[in-house]
Parts: sequence; C-alpha cells; structure tokens
Amino acid sequence: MPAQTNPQHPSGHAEPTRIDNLDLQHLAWNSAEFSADPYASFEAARAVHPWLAKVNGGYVVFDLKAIRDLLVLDDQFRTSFDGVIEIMGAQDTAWGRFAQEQMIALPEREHRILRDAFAAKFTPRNANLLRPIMREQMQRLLTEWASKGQFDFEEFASYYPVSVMARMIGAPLDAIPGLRSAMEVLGLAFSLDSRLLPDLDRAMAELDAFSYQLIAERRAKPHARFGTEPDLLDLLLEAGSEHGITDRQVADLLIFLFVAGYDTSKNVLTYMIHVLISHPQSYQRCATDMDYCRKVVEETLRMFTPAFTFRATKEDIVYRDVLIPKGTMMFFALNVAGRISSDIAHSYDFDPERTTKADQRHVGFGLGKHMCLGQYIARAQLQEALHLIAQHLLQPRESAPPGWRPFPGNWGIKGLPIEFEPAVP
Ligand code: HEM
Repeated sequence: MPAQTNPQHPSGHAEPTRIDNLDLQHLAWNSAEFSADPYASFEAARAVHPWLAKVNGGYVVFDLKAIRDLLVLDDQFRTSFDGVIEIMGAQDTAWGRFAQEQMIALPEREHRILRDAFAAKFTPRNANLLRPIMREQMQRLLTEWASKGQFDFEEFASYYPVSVMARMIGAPLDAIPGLRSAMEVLGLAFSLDSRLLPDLDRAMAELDAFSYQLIAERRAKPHARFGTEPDLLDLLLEAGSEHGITDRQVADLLIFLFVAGYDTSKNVLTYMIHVLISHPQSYQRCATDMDYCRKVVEETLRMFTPAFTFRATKEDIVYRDVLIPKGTMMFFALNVAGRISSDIAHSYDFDPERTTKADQRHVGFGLGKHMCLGQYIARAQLQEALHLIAQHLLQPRESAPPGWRPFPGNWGIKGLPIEFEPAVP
C-alpha cells in the first residue's frame, strides 16, 4: 500500500504511526448490549479513527474500503487459531485438533492443495444444479410448519441448511436432527467460553463417527444414493483420491462444510425475514419475482452478515499512514462493514434496487484466498428459500422482539417469533 504524501515531512511522505501509538476507541464487544446494537459503538469508534478500533487481543478494521484493501494481502497475513485454542484450553481435545486442522486454519501449502482440489466443485454451475434439492427441502419444511400460523422463525430456518447439506452428500435424512444439535453446539465455540469444551468434544465425536461411516459406505458403493449421477460427496472423494488427500482430511472437510454453512445461512435467512417484515411490499414481490429475490439476498448480505474474521500479520504492514507490526492480531468486522462505510450512501436503508460500484461490493463472504468456497451454494439456498417462504407464509409479523447472539462469534438473531397467514393450498 502506498504511504500518503506528507508535506510536513522532509521526504515528502507520511511517517507512518505505529498502530499501538494511535488514539483509538476501545470496543468492549463481549456484552449483550453490544450484540443488540453494535452499530452505535462502531459509529463512535469511527468518530475517533476512520477505519480502526481497539479490542481485547488486537485491533478491529470496520470500514468497508479498508477491509477490501487489507483482506486481499494474503501474503502478509496468516490465519491463526492458536490464540483461540489457548483461551479455550483445548490443546489436546478433539475440538482443539479440528479447530487447528480445519481447512481455513491450515498452513499455506496444505490449504492451497485442499482449495485447489475442491474449488472446481463449488462453481455457480454446480450450485445451480443443486437448486431442485434446495426447493424440495424448503418445500418439505413448509409443508410441516406452515399450517401452524406461528413459530420461531430461527428454529424453522435452522433445519434448512443442515438438511440441504445432508442431501448434497447423500446422508440419510434421519441423521438431520443429530447433525443440527451438533451444529448448535459447535456454533457457540467462538464465543470463547471454555466451559463448553466437554460439549464441543462430544459433538466432534458424533460428527467424526458420522463422516467416517458415510465415507466408508460410499467407497463401498460409489454414487450409491442417487443412482448414476455423482453427488457432492462423490466429487469430493474423487478429487481427494486424485490429489492424495487422506480420509481424515475428507472427514474434516465434510464437518467443516456443515459448520461453515449452518449458522451463517440460518442467521442470514432469519435476518432477511426480520428486515422484510418491516418492508411488506418487498416481501410480497419475492413471492413472484426470483430476480428480485437475488437482489434482496445481496442487499441483506450488505446490511448484515454473521461472520467476522481475523488474521495475524506475518510481517510489518503499512496501510494508509499506519504501521501494523509483525505479529499483530487484526479482526475484520465483515458483519458491520456494509453500514459503517463512508462510501455507501444511505447505508442504513434497506434498498434492494440500489446500484453498487465494484469497489463497494459487500464482503459478507470475505475476500482473498479464504473467500467463502460455498458462496454460490449459500446464495442459491437463500434465494430459493426466500422465494418459497414468501409464497407460503403471508403477511408475517413479529410476535415478540428478537434476541441477539454474541457478537464475536456467529452473530445474528436469537429467536424470531413470528405470526402469519398460511397460504391456502
Ligand atoms: C450466507 C452464508 C455464508 C456466509 C455469510 C459465509 C461466510 C464466509 C466467510 C466470511 C468466509 C471467509 C472466512 C475468512 O476469511 O476467515 C467463509 C469461508 C468458507 N466458507 Fe462460507 N459462508 C456461508 C455459507 C457457506 C456454505 C453454505 C458453505 C459450504 C457449502 C461454506 C463453505 C466455506 C468454506 C469451505 C470456507 C473456507 C474457505 C477457505 O478457507 O479457503 N460457506 N465463509
């Protein structure tokens, strides 16, 4: 990144200020108040510095442009879960092993081998081929739930990503409740509460047994579940054999796909309905206009995404006029960047028809070499779900105010009780 020109300095360039010498707002983000409204605190931080604040253990970048500039510097950052494992005291546990060996945490070379092996299976085309499965699973859920006239939308939404993923890899449908419970436990891991460790380890043991059994059965009978057409598990096993990837790694990838797609998709879907309830005309249009559903999904992801991410600097970095020394932990607040942005007009307004320049695109799926592998699947899932939900749950309204999940972690709505008129079949 070029340093800024500074007419006060003899060289004509700004002398960068070390990040630890900056006057920054400290964000205490581990509180219920913060989770319910992080925007007020980030706006207060922005009044002190345009793109940086301080948090326990490091610094947080919250401005969209700064995130877009920094998160692509793959050679200068490394993903680091060491701190998380230490805080949790999870060094020799099943969850600790998984957290350190999951795809996103792997050292550069191992990550590249896995990513290169599997990326070709996660194309927009392959995601589109999965749309019938997505529609079928959402239709099943609606048939079961819609006649109730009221339910907790978050609970309803939680069955969708896990059942789509189960179908994508040909897992038996009776595995879904167990998988969902395991995901609920694992989703809490990044709230960094070490009392959760025994539960995390139990969930890992169940997921391990499930994945190894599925792999063994599939090896014995390739393409077993859907006749002659390979499903996602067939494709992953095929890619794994070609690239010499072990069963341990394939099992970890399966678990990672469930984990990566569960809370994220559920929380975006829940937030999307929360927003649409206060935009009834948009909601109605989603029932008939699939292209509009696409726009609503993108606008929702700009306004809200559950994920934030973190990296440690591998070397000194100078960005704008700030020196970030080697070994600094940087958090990237993807989840608020679409609103806390000086570049986006009326950033707090929900406007699916807004025009967005390329350098203002949301970062809900991250950027750089770890950018979400499942992004096309996630988008297709959300679009298909929204289209069907808007057809079946008419005039939804909230019957109680929603709660909020912890902010650092998989943030989002915790409980969204709604009432609605079921569509007459
Ligand atoms: C709306 C739903 C989703 C959101 C918001 C989301 C968000 C993200 C983000 C922000 C990252 C990058 C993390 C980082 O850089 O540290 C990521 C990575 C990843 N996601 Fe997603 N995700 C979603 C759904 C999915 C689904 C459905 C799948 C699987 C089918 C998936 C698979 C992955 C994988 C494998 C990675 C790691 C890629 C790598 O390390 O190379 N995600 N996701």
